[in-house]
Amino acid sequence: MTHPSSKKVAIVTGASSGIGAIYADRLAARGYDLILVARRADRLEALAAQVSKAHGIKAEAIVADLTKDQDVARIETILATNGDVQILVNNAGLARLAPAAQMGADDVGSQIALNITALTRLTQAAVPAFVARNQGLIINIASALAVHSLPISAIYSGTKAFVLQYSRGLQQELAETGVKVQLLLPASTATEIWDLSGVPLAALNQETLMTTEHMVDAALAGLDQGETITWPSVADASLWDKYEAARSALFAGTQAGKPAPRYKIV
Ligand SMILES: NC(=O)C1=CN([C@@H]2O[C@H](COP(=O)(O)OP(=O)(O)OC[C@H]3O[C@@H](n4cnc5c(N)ncnc54)[C@H](OP(=O)(O)O)[C@@H]3O)[C@@H](O)[C@H]2O)C=CC1
Ligand SMILES: CC(=O)[C@H](N)C(=O)O
Repeated sequence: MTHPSSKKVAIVTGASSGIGAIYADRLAARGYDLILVARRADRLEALAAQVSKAHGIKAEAIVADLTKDQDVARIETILATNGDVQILVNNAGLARLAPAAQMGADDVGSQIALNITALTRLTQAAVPAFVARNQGLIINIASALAVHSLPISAIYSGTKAFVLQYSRGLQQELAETGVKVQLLLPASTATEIWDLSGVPLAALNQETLMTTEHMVDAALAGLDQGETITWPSVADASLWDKYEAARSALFAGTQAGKPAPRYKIV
């Protein structure tokens, strides 16, 4: 095992707006140097300058399109080789909300490439490096839509369901190590993602919308309380326990080795 570094670096993908920009600010406030990743250089550089000044940390902007193989590879290399990286926030994501049958291949492919492939590749690059140091945190941002599909969210919900199951499996694999995976499942949060998705932010019930600051602060409070699964807007935490109990009972029910009696197959 290599020794943990005294320098603390966090990589935040999708830091140029919304939830990622607030993560950058909050992690800088906790003393982390930052590597900020997204496509919009101007936004990233302005944020890097602002958080460096506000919190006295170092922040580097890396312009990358995480739907592109070579750009993901550049961030994978940093994760695999920079021994100071302690946190990966897999936040970059996009939504295209429309019936799947009417969605073009580009919109299907870009959601899968960013929400699933990039998140998975970056996590897979981080895990061996973190395990070697027996230290590290991966924050995977799914969505409440990971457990709920709408007629316009089949692809987006599917990508977030992947993040849920992938993160749950990893948590079990890493349980005996010092590496932690926090799975975050926010509900509607007021960001640019909505106007880009085809469902304008203004069309949502404003009472169901959380601010980015509240969302990230709740997620970090959950992390500080030792949560591995955080539902920032869910007041009754026992709902997840009940969901898990039902899911586990359903899975146990599949292990019968014969057709269910209701099918009357002898
Ligand atoms: N807002 C909400 O209601 C909810 C959001 N989420 C999830 O939260 C995460 C953050 O989204 P949110 O802050 O809302 O949305 P934003 O649209 O504000 O932020 C998305 C971020 O991802 C970046 N991004 C988009 N495409 C790419 C790309 N090809 N390569 C690299 N970066 C990219 C954007 O930067 P740039 O365009 O500069 O590349 C931006 O920084 C997403 O994973 C989303 O699914 C989950 C539940 C609810
Ligand atoms: C645009 C959305 O659907 C939102 N990101 C969510 O996950 O709820």
